[in-house]
Amino acid sequence: MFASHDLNSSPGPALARAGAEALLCVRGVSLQFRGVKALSDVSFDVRPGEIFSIIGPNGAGKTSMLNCISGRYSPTSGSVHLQGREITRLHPQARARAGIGRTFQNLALFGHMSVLDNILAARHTKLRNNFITGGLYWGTGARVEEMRHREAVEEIIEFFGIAHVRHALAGTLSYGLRKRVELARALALEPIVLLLDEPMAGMNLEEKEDVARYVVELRRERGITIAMIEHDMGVVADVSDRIVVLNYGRKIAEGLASDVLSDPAVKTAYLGWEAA
Ligand SMILES: Nc1ncnc2c1ncn2[C@@H]1O[C@H](COP(=O)(O)OP(=O)(O)OP(=O)(O)O)[C@@H](O)[C@H]1O
Repeated sequence: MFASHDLNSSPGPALARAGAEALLCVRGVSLQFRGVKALSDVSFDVRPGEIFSIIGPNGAGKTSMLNCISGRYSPTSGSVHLQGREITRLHPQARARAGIGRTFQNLALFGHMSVLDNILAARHTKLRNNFITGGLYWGTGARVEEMRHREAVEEIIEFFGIAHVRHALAGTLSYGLRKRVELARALALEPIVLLLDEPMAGMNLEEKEDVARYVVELRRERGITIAMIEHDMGVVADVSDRIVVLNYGRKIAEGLASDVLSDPAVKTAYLGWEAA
């Protein structure tokens, strides 16, 4: 789909280093909303440093799965582990501190705040000198920490090429730029795993290429593991290492992107693609 098909040519340092052990481990996750079974006994592993895609038709349970990982929902049964630590029942903030970062299907920036303040606000959850401890901690330590955070934010702004809009109100930016700021904000929390919910939805080809490149660079340059929902199969094929396919809340396939995407059953029955 993209002009450049070598987006995924380098597996990145973390994947090369880590071998095949799981970083994020989803086991037997089910989720029920009254009468609706959104997820039924879904298990998969996301390995260190990989770009992992969750795909499937509308209503398959993809966002529900991301929400069970990020803590927005608690699974009815099953478990989620990050680096061997169970996080199934932790609140979203505690999961963010544990290393789960995420972006949303619909933009969730503070439109009336500047780009810089949006990113700093996210970073704030990492600050030790919050309102409660501030009185005890205020002084040289707090100033040094504040400087460290500002440096980290500047580096992120540089990484995403958004320095020219740093003081612009987020709500005034183009959709593509706002998506980049959203990624920057998620990165400010220094996640171990970044969950992306349709990061390229509503974008034209050029904007999609742009975001896809940042996703690949996040992994390659920062060693961040990515788990994302994406509907555009061209993007999925270009950037993913491995894929899980959901349908009616059940896992119907998991494996290397090339294998899963060429599986005739997946193509015909679940993605509406023409069989090979
Ligand atoms: N908060 C909720 N309350 C009730 N039912 C829900 C809720 N969230 C999701 N569902 C249902 O759970 C099922 C899975 O929905 P989910 O949004 O996870 O699918 P999806 O694969 O992300 O779909 P899409 O690609 O359209 O975003 C659907 O039948 C949906 O209607």
